Amino acid sequence: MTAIQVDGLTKSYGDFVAVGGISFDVPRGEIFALLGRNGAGKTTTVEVLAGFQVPDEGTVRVLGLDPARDRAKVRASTGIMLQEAGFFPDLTVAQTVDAWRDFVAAPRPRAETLELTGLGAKAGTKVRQLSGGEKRRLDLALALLSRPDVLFLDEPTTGMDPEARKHTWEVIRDLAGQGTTILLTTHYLEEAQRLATSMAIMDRGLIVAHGGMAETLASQAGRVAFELPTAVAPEDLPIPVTSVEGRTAVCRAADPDLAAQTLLGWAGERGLRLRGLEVRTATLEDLFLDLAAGEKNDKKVA
Ligand SMILES: Nc1ncnc2c1ncn2[C@@H]1O[C@H](COP(=O)(O)OP(=O)(O)OP(=O)(O)O)[C@@H](O)[C@H]1O
Repeated sequence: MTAIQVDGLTKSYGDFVAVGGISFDVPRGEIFALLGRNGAGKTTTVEVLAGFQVPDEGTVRVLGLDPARDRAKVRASTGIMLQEAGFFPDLTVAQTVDAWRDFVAAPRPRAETLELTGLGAKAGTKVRQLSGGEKRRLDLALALLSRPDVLFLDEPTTGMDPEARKHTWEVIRDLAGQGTTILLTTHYLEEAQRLATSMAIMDRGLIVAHGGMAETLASQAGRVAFELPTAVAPEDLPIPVTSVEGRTAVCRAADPDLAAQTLLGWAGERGLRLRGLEVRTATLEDLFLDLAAGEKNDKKVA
């Protein structure tokens, strides 16, 4: 069953079109990444889904409900973590959680919530004394209090150190494993690639790439990189070189394993060593860079 449906969503601020008619679906229990540069329209989309904003055009449904009309029902089954948390700085972590628990029917116990988000040792710490990453964890803790069926996470790991980030990824994965549907926005492409089963990339209010994470990346050119041996020019190589960065030659190829085999065979016949050889399938970062490069070329053509 579809947990989140967005169909032709448009949202403007005055004359400025922040979201220009986007559509996507998220099935139940999936992690969906909404990606894009600053100002692409991600937060606006999340705010409409959470019922904070009303669409100008198009429809959105969360668990089959209209978040603007059925706000109370949608709120009861969703959790949201926005970019800017509004905490009371003089309350402790425990007091903050307790204050929020009062607003939630059948809330998760405080100790369980703090344990889940790695804040167990910080229960007595005042919010003003928390680090940026710890504040994000507290935000996540509050979003999880209602055991939501749908979770909106707007840049959930910003400011977290690598260990805290990995811990949060585990929490997110576990929640999805238990059936929670998660819509995630992030600027950490590795995070999106690791967590999400499907994604959409937005640019200036429009979706410019959309699909299953594995399928989308598999359809992109992979990458073979190596140090160009001395006295070898890029045009001598048996596969086309996409770019040369310093002495590193980069070849983008639909089948990077095959390209590497061709290259190694060629080098072997000539007794050449290919130092620093790196062969990999496409990453989300490659996809982003390709989209940006495509845009630059379009501008040149126009
Ligand atoms: N209340 C508002 N009034 C006017 N313009 C707004 C308002 N909120 C957002 N915008 C503009 O709409 C555009 C989309 O903003 P939005 O916050 O949705 O982007 P985003 O993709 O979440 O960006 P970021 O990655 O920086 O968080 C931006 O250009 C922003 O300046």
